Amino acid sequence: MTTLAQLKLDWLTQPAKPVCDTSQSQAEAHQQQLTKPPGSLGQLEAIAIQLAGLQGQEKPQIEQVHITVFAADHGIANAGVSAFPQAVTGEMIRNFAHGGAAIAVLAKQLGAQLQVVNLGTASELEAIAGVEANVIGPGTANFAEQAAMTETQLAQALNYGKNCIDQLDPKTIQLFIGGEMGIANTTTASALAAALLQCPAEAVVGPGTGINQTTQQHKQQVISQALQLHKLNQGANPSDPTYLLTMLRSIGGFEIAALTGAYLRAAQQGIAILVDGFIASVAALIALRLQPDLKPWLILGHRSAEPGHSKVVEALGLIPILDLNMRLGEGSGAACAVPLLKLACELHNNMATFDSANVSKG
Ligand SMILES: O=C(O)c1ccc[n+]([C@@H]2O[C@H](COP(=O)([O-])O)[C@@H](O)[C@H]2O)c1
Ligand SMILES: Cc1cc2nc[nH]c2cc1C
Repeated sequence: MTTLAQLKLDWLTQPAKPVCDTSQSQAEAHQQQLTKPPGSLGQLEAIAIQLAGLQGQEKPQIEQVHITVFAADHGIANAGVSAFPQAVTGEMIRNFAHGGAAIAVLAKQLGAQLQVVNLGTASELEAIAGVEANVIGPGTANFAEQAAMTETQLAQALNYGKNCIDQLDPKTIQLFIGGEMGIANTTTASALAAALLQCPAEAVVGPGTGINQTTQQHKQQVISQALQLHKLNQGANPSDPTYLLTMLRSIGGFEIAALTGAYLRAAQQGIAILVDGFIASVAALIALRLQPDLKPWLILGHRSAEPGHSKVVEALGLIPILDLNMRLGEGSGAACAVPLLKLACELHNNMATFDSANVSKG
């Protein structure tokens, strides 16, 4: 494989920004002073403490949230693995831009910035205001037959994700949510999950947009055969950067690679990351394998109903904030968790202490 430098990817394995241990310890001590039995706010306490470390201040805040939805088509859609036609990817890009998609409604409610990126669709779309069109090409190739991407396309996708983060000001944006949209991308994500976890396809395959049992069995077979074709399920070391990049090129998707690049860059720039569902979590796991010190920068918004997600969550070692049986993607599950992050900060910053409220300690 070409070197990272030749592909302008040397930034990929740079370390994440170090977490501020002092602010984190101060926040931990502050939590002990608040008028509640220690630990009684559960995960909300842990979130506030984590954010304090990431923001380098004892009292963290979540005010400015940036959401980028990366959309792309997948050649594997031609294998008949989705309940919906490929044209939906392009149609939904229009819907994102026009404010009708779930993530657009959620972003508006949260007062979050929403950026929509069309990395490449098979269908021809008219120019859509605010959406950069077909950045890389008309979707990936069918990975049941050949590598999904060329090396150049992989580098373009990873670098596009990085560039999206580089456009943000880490002093004003406190949280990044990466969303995705792409018909058949649960097949792509399941194949990647099987290669990452070195497990059989059946352990991580699911209904995606809602296929029946028969189609799901076909989907599983398509994935198993592709893993064999690309030699990805044969005792490889799934933490080796060359293996990870080869895997991503062979069976990945443009939006998943862009998410991987965006997550790695966000942690390098010091922006906390709220991860969405199955597809986004697979991208996060690839990023984490490439750069283990990404870990403290990751917060998991929710557990998706897509069955493979739980396996990926376990490998990430993260606790999902919400478990609402959602399986939409787009960044929607993460967006729904944002109010809880805000509440965690408000409680941490505004509750009285035992001393200030004259409440007796235990
Ligand atoms: O995020 C999830 O957990 C999730 C679970 C199932 C489906 N999706 C979305 O559904 C699309 C992929 O489904 P499919 O059946 O076409 O592979 C894609 O646009 C994803 O955003 C997303
Ligand atoms: C309508 C629709 C919207 C979506 N959003 C994310 N994935 C999607 C899949 C479909 C089919």
